Amino acid sequence: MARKQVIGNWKMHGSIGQIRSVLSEVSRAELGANVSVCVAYPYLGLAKTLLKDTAVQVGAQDVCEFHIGAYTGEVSAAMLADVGCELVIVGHSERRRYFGETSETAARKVRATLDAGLLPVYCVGETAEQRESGIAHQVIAEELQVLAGVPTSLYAVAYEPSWAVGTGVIATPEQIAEMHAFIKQTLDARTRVLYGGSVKASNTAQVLAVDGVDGVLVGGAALSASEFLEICRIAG
Ligand SMILES: O=C[C@H](O)COP(=O)(O)O
Repeated sequence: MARKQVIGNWKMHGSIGQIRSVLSEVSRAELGANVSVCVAYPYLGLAKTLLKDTAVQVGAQDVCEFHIGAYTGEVSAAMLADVGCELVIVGHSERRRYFGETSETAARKVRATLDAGLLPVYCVGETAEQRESGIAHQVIAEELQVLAGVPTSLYAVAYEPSWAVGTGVIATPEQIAEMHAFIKQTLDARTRVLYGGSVKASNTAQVLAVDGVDGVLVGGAALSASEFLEICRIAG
């Protein structure tokens, strides 16, 4: 199996002690640039320091849609680049669900991320209700419009059905294959598409074996060094 991408999304978890403990282990594992960790803003500098002698990339979980100015509480893409980030998760389902983020906002965040020379990892996915009512493809096609006109080499897409995020219920290989094929058909066959939603070490091999899966976006399982390193080992 060719080497696949692994992105760990720590979400709003962690502390100096916990991040130091997990990323110190990650730094000793001789991982490649196919592995990234996205920690909360206050810990980005710490993550960069701990991983400085490795190829592992550090990313943010969100970014401001504006470039600079009086936007209290926000963090710009240029600031993320300045502290050494290489990628940014944009449009995560938790941003959409809890903070009212729309695809229009996400489109501006993708643009801001690209302008700073960083890789946007743009998240799409349907809710359980949308899948049950047969509109999952329509929802995802609308979310993908954000990427219209952007060269496919400049971004990655993460397919994360929100019913699988943090629930322990992973999408079936058939559901994953079908939606990844749809995303590549809608954008470009060369688009890197990652799967996210209840990925753990015990199901990683099965997910990565699915046609059209170029990597995984891992939430909860990234908080444990042993679990995350096992996922990275399986990814190659
Ligand atoms: O960004 C990561 C995804 O939301 C998946 O989270 P999870 O692995 O905890 O289900």
